[in-house]
Amino acid sequence: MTRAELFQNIQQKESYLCVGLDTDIKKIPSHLLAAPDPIFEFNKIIIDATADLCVAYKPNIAFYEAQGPKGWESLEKTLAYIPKDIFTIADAKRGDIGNTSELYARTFFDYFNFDSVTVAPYMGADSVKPFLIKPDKWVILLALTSNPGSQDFQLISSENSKYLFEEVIQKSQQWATKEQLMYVIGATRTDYLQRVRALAPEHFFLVPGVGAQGGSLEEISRLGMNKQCGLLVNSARNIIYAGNGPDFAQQARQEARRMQQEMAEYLEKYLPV
Ligand SMILES: O=C(O)c1cc(=O)[nH]c(=O)n1[C@@H]1O[C@H](COP(=O)(O)O)[C@@H](O)[C@H]1O
Repeated sequence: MTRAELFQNIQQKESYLCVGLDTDIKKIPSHLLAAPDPIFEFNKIIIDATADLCVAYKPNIAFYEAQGPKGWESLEKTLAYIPKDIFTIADAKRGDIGNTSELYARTFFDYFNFDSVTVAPYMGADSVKPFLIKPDKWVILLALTSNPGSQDFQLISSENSKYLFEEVIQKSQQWATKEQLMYVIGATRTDYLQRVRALAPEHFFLVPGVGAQGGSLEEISRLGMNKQCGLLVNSARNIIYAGNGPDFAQQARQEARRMQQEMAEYLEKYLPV
């Protein structure tokens, strides 16, 4: 999917919501456990309940890997079930020496046919470039993450008083254009968002950390939106586990709808003209 297509979907749906499919077998409603593939069954119901309200789905690969071979099957079926006009993110946070990254790229782009994959930048150019070989596939590079530990390395500043995350954003723009590269900026880090936007004015950002981690959707939208919106705001637990009884799908839809309606308001208010 191109950046223009993504923006078109955002405008049509008045939404920049990414639903996180962090599907934990221990948290899904008990009545689904009798299904042959409970994780897929849960995802299918969540996708049916939210597909008209979001522009992206982000399965977190850890939740599938933890189930062994069955988990990979659930992931494959989930991917095939997601409507083709919705952007898909493999949240795998990979990156290794070149020949290994090439295989990770093959897994997520060729085998699963994801649109994008999250990548850790810290092994440098040769670990990221193998993910950039197809023009329609995206790398979403970790820049400033939402977790408290992001201050251990990402917020260390060098002699020229640049933070490590700023070095990541500047340097990586030599490796790919805004048509193939996004950055992860945690929703809990809005105090740095304007600084990040100044470094990458036209890029899309994947912003996780609203809801369960406490980030503010309005602050992200006010400080981070660019002319193509430039934001995919992820919420996982708050949507997919909004309820865990027989009406869990309606509850998930209600939470996704609440976020979409807020987003429609912020697109009206903050999208630069
Ligand atoms: O790359 C990510 O998606 C990610 C980066 C980050 O800085 N913080 C972060 O929470 N995430 C992911 O975003 C999701 C957040 O889930 P909730 O807190 O349940 O909405 C999880 O899948 C995390 O792994």
